Amino acid sequence: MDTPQPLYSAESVRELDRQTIAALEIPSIRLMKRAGRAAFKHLQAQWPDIGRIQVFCGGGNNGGDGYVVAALAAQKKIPVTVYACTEPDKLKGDAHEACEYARREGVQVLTSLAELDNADGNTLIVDALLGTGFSGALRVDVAHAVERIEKSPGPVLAVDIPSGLSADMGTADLAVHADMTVTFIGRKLGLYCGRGPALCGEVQFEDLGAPAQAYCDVDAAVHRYTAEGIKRLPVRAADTFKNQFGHILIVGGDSGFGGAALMAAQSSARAGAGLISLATRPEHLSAALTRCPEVMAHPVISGQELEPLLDGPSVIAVGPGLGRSPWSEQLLARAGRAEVPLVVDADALNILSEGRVLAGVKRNDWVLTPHVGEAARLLGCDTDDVLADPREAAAAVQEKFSGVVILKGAGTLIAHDGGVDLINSGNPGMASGGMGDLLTGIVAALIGQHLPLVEAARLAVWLHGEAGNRAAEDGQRGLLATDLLPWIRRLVD
Ligand SMILES: NC(=O)C1=CN([C@@H]2O[C@H](COP(=O)(O)OP(=O)(O)OC[C@H]3O[C@@H](n4cnc5c(N)ncnc54)[C@H](O)[C@@H]3O)[C@@H](O)[C@H]2O)[C@H](O)CC1
Ligand SMILES: [K+]
Repeated sequence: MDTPQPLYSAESVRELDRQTIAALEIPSIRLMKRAGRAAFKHLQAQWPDIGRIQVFCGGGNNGGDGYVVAALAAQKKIPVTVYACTEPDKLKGDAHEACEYARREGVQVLTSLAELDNADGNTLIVDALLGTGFSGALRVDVAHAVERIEKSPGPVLAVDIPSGLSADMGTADLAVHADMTVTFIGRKLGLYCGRGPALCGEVQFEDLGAPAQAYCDVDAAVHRYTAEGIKRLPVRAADTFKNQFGHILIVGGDSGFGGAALMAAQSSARAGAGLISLATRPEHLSAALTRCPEVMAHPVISGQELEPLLDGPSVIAVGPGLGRSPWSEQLLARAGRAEVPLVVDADALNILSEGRVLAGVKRNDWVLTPHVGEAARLLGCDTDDVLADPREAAAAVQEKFSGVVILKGAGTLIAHDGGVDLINSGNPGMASGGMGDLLTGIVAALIGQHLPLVEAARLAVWLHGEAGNRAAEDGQRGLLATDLLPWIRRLVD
């Protein structure tokens, strides 16, 4: 099983950099040359027949890496030109030395975009404008260089991180879209969350010989789980019976939202739960029986009627289509006090954020599954604040409510007492109604099958996203939540 990949902040990567140079007792220029060689190795492997290369170099060490790449290309007789966004004579330290190295190898260094030939489809662009030293809004000169790269029809390789992308948050306004990103020494958190996955293309990691001790000494911001690193359900023994696989109660489906609750029930069933009950408005019963006869549907018109249904289930998921009415609040108030693990989603989170129901309640045995807007309401902040630092937001919700928090996004974060995990999952086709309800049902089903909450959360996020990817093979537009159900079943084993 793969071990989770540590993801670092820009500052932590700089510390790794410092510790590597100290431990290896090498001058920093040697590390820069290792970076350049690593980037060039991937460039040659990915584009062995490229016609020519244009390297866009910034004024710092990211630019320095770019000059090393240019020198290596010249040595291999690949036509290469550098566009220097910062005048070479203004470069300092290693970057200056790398520029001189490139010039000694005969590389042409231009300082005006107007002098640079227009790239064609057989021109590879190397983006070495900005790396971990980028902060704030792009300066105009660099913005023009990024715009030029964005107009290039050929492939783009980003050195360390696509320029314009924040290494810490994955936020970006104008930024380079790369086909490949070669990142050094430490994987940056921003490559894997927010706009990172869309801007980076394929990420290649190179440790540049950093010693293992450096990774022990520097804390990771997040641990990224890939499919190979996520614990799966155990193989089922022959002599089993349905009660061993959990009895899930889904509570939700206010008037007009019956489908959400039913989809949560269906995804629980497809994720292997033994028994599924559904507590919902009476008007949804016939649909439930017709569409999913395996689900035991119960009409509830008040919290009082919900009470007797809370005893049997081993896991309760409250929120899909729950709505914000007094009925909704009564159901959450009762379900929230049940003494079995809970999954709390959608409007149940919004009711929780208003502070009237279950005020101040913290539980170790519940999983909250907010999207960015719901997380903002739970924290009493703006959505932009959550987007500005998703990791911090997920950790803050977990601090406030305990348990496990799944903050949904292109890079989904899972905050728990042991830290924050990240799982890249799904695709843009999944931005449609009902997808969150499916995830809620899967989480509940996996807890019901005796996975600890954090492992259930990791497997559910991966399973949900992978089912979405498989279902999207027929196209992302028009992807419906129920298209994922057969895939959930095929992938859960
Ligand atoms: N440990 C490693 O990962 C290694 C990293 N290397 C490379 O070094 C860069 C980091 O270099 P640094 O000089 O600290 O910063 P940058 O080159 O990323 O940027 C500084 C450069 O950018 C300008 N700048 C900053 N903000 C802006 C802005 N908003 N708009 C425009 N320009 C901006 C600033 O003025 C400087 O000129 C790392 O990414 C790697 O590529 C080592 O070479 C190998 C080990
Ligand atoms: K870059």
